[in-house]
Amino acid sequence: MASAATPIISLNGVEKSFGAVRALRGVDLACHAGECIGLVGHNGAGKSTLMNLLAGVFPAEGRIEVDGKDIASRYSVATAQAHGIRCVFQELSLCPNLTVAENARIMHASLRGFGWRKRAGKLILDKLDEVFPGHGISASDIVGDLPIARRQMVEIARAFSVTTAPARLVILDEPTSSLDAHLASQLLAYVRSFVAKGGCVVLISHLLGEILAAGDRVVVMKDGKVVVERPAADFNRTSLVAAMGSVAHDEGANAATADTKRSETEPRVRVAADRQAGGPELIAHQGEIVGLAGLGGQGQSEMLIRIFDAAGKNARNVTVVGGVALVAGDRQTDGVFPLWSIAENITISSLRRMRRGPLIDGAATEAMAEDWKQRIGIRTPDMNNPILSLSGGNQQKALFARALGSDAQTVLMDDPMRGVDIGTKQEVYGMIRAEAEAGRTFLWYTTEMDELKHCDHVYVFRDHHIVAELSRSELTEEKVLHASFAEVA
Ligand SMILES: Nc1ncnc2c1ncn2[C@@H]1O[C@H](COP(=O)(O)OP(=O)(O)OP(=O)(O)O)[C@@H](O)[C@H]1O
Repeated sequence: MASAATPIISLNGVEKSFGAVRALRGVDLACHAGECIGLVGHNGAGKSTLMNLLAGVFPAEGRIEVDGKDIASRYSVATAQAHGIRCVFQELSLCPNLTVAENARIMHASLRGFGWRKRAGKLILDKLDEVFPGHGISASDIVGDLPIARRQMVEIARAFSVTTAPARLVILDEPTSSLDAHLASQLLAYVRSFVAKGGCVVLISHLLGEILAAGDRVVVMKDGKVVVERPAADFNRTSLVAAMGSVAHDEGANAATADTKRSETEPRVRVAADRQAGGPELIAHQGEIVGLAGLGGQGQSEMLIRIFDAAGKNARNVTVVGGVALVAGDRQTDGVFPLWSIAENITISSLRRMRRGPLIDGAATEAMAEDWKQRIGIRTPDMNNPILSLSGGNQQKALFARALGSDAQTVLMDDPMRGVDIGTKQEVYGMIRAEAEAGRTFLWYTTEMDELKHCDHVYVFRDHHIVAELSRSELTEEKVLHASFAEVA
């Protein structure tokens, strides 16, 4: 019998390569009961690969011990699950055509026989109630019809739900990427209570505040190796960024706090106020960065889609001058062309510019892809590799490059920084500011308060309406939260 100090799982000298890419280069890691490990590192550092190994998805080279026994040669998803090791992947793994209850059943084969659907529904709803009180999800909802945040909540609740096998180690890969601040804090509170009862969580996040708040121990990966491993209490944000190999900047420090005078010229985007609900109209001028704030799923993404659809048309209540590009928030369903290369994914919005007679100039597309690889730091040996060979954060960078590389005058961003590492984020913030100064307009939906500080002007959404308008000098977290939660009188 393993002693209390024996790790649930430990890896020694674990290696993994994908063709020429060495994703893991000899990783040692032990996960103990009663701890939350915060795992951080730049995009492509190898975090998701390591999690896939822990979950038994890939075979690995090296030593894997579960409860003190070396089982590397027969480690698989089934072995991991039998030992209570679960994983919530960054690219969600629910079946979109099935209901919430049916998706719970997929993981719990013991739910069979008469009334299994009802029992599966109760299992997942009880867990949703525990992790995300007030979640608003029903067991009979079809997963594909749910917004991404709710899908992520179902996937998380499913990972913690228990029938026959226990949940001892739960790996959460960017679990809050689609959750707003309120849902994220509910999840982190649940993680702490799970750990306090003897569970183990590996939490991967680019939001360092989450790592410092929920982690007992921080593990930093760089280029396929663990480079730092220390108690979370030893770090603050600056030292953690430094441990990851980036230089810490105070987020928002480059953003001025004074208001810039709003231009008198015709706006680039104007959406008339909702007549029934009142509230302000949405206006974005040339060179402005306009933030869309509020809790997740309050109509911000729908507003961006409305603007996108109205471009070049005579739409009712929406005026858009010039071309528009969209950086999708749900990269899995709306952003990435999964069968195409990285280069094709980046250049697709710019092909008109690269036409030579009836053909596309191959050298020009290649040059554009290479240029963006350098500018935004896409980690790949070859831009002709399939887009899905990139880590999640690097796929997101490619979507950015597609929008910024196009000649659209307005760029719509649907919470696009999710999963992007802190060093790259800071570079992209600088890029957005420079592009705005050169005349581009940005409409930026973000669930991160720190990102709103880069905006000239912010609209807060609640229940699919704009309920507040804040200039930069008026912007505080308190005001945004107040407007996000206040009941309509
Ligand atoms: N299926 C695959 N085929 C080819 N290369 C891959 C594959 N999966 C991962 N890689 C490569 O392995 C390396 C590590 O990727 P991984 O997804 O583990 O990084 P990560 O630290 O999770 O990054 P992110 O923060 O962006 O999610 C990257 O260089 C990536 O391009």
